[in-house]
Amino acid sequence: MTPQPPAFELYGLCKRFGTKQAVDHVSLTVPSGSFYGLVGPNGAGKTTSLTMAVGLLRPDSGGARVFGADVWSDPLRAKSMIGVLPDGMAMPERLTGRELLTYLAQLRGLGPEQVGERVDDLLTGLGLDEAENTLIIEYSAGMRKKIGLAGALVHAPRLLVLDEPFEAVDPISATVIKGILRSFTEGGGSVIISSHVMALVEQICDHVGVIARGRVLASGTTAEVRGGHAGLEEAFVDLVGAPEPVKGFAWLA
Ligand SMILES: Nc1ncnc2c1ncn2[C@@H]1O[C@H](COP(=O)(O)OP(=O)(O)OP(=O)(O)O)[C@@H](O)[C@H]1O
Repeated sequence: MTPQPPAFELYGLCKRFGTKQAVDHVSLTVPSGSFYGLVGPNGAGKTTSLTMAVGLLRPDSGGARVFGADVWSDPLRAKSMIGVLPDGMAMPERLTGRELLTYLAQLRGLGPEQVGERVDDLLTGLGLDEAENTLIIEYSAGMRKKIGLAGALVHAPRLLVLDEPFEAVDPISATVIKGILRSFTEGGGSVIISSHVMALVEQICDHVGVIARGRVLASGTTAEVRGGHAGLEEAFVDLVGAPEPVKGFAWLA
């Protein structure tokens, strides 16, 4: 029997902006059926790596495969299998939430019945039904995250790539989103999220990659990356380095 390829493989990804090497040979493997957390400090290269890996930003070198399909040389096959929640991506602000989801579902080639059923389910499930006729421009940051997540789910992808899905989301909605993602992985789906929140990653992810200054410092199961530390946060600080104590704010006291 041929072994199943990983859900997502990032291989040798590099990106330089001017003199800044934002991503430096990033390679990660997201096993099929896993819930993977990509963590790292601000500016570590998480968004740049994920944006290249889903085919939205061309890497200087390296690439990514989705269930064996190369994102850059076989984009139609690769992209049909992924749902993406990009960070800070522009949205069609003059569409309502329902119009946006309907449009995305139609772009993915779904028929009218499927479109209606899935758009209804997603709007209700994510608590956006009352705002379904509100323009996106009027959505709060958390509502934008939720409609973005709904758009990533609408074609029932095999892999979800979610950049900071819990940022700006209230605790009730976060619980709903966690539940949706858990049932997605229980049904065989694979997820990669980026996050700064170690407690959340430790709670929901079975695999973790730690990235800093554009490089992968550790990757593996959450238990492997935690190692002998009390928690993931301690392992993270140990890997990335504790910050210097803050000095020079005497005027603030
Ligand atoms: N379009 C761009 N032009 C120039 N520099 C960029 C660009 N995008 C990212 N960078 C730089 O690349 C580095 C990595 O940024 P990136 O957004 O990937 O980090 P991140 O880990 O997602 O950070 P955060 O957790 O703060 O969102 C940073 O130093 C950032 O300033």
